[in-house]
Amino acid sequence: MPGPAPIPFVGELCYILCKGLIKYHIDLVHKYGKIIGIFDGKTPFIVLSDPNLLRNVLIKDSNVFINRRVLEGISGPFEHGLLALKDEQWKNARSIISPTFSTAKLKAMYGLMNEISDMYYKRLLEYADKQEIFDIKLLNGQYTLDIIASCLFGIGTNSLQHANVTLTNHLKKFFNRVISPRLASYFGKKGYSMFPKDAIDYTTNLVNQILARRRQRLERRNDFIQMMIDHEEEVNHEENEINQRTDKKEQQSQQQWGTLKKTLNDKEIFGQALIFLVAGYETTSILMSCFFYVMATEPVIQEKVYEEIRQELGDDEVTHEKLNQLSYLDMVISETLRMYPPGITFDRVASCDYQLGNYHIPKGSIINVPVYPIHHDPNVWPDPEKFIPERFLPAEKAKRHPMAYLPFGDGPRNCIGMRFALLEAKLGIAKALRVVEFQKCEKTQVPLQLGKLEILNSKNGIWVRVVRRSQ
Ligand code: HEM
Repeated sequence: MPGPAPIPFVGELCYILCKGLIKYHIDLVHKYGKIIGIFDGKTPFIVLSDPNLLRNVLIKDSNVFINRRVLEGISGPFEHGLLALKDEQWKNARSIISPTFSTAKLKAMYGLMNEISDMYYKRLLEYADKQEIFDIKLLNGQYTLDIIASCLFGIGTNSLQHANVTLTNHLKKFFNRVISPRLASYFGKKGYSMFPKDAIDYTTNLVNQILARRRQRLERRNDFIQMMIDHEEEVNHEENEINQRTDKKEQQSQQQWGTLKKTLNDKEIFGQALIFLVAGYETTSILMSCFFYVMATEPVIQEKVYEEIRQELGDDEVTHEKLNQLSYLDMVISETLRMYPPGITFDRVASCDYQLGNYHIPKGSIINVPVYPIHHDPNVWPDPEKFIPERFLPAEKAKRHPMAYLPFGDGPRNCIGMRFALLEAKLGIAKALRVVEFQKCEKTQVPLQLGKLEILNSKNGIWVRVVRRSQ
């Protein structure tokens, strides 16, 4: 398999640290092609961008490639989270959690998101009135943190209004420590916790109190915690009914065979909520920030998005249904995710020996997907550095291989929060563009300078100016 010669001890890490992961992946793919063999210590590590082989790994043979590697060794509440779970435990947890992100449940959460999006656009109007330039990433971070805390943890951070600073700081500590999953994993394996005890204790207590209040029916909200409790009650109710109908012998045989868990315990619910925070807070904030960067630097596209929003929404309430009608906005968001994919890489691990195209790869090999070069391949995306939303017209999409566009991964282990993320981003964007216009300012960097981490980031923030729209 083509690839660079192994480097003893440090492997490729020194190149990644020097160049940053995006540049490292671009150089590798440019030099060696779509299937590249590297060693990570003694483990074969394959950087794969061939679309047909990717389809085999992610979809057709997904039962072989069920686990990912990145968060191995991580302990504490994170070990119960979807990102780190493996094999049957992952399948089980994913099947319990998936319904939480169904259209019906997202609609139920919409009210909570809507309240926060109102605070968001009001903050933008404050910047417009003060004529202040600002880093939109900080504001978007507050918006996505408030939404995740409210819809998934069941708690109000209100960071957009600078309330509950203690909680906001504790939640941010979790995220800041996992910005480099490789380092987190390294320290985890050595027995060190990457997560400060005070933040774990504070948030565990808080979520436990919420769980207790909900179980005693002292409060109810349309959030993830509530959905898990409702699910638990439904399962208990069903099991009681079955137990009443069947005799003892039959119950014993069902218990013997029914090994799959049907509910999550409190620790697992907390672990999932934390993973949602880690996986969903920064990624969605980056998507929105890059989107507004495009608005500020491509005024013609901004006007088209604005026109569609005015035409479809006018001054009416922004409903879930109306957001679904904004087709040009959808294309601009898709093109933003192509040019600036927040998750620039993801992995799968081979659970047995496997034939990958012409190559036999041993059990334990890691398949690494370099999303950024896939999204910027000039043979698939002509003029890849140009922002062209029309690439996502249905007829254009139909011409492309489905593996040419992977902002949320693919297959059964894809991003569970995709629709949640797109909904919160579209809601915030629609409300913002209705009232303000985004403009470049003296601190806007064109082109965007990207950071070196495993999650796409801008080096120096995304600075913009906003101006009130006249009604
Ligand atoms: C624009 C925003 C987001 C992007 C670009 C993104 C991207 C990704 C990617 C690339 C993966 C790996 C997929 C794979 O391995 O095939 C992933 C997994 C995951 N994401 Fe997201 N994500 C976003 C938002 C969210 C949100 C808001 C949540 C939670 C509410 C979330 C929760 C997760 C979880 C739990 C996984 C692991 C799924 C599993 O292993 O079963 N993500 N995401």
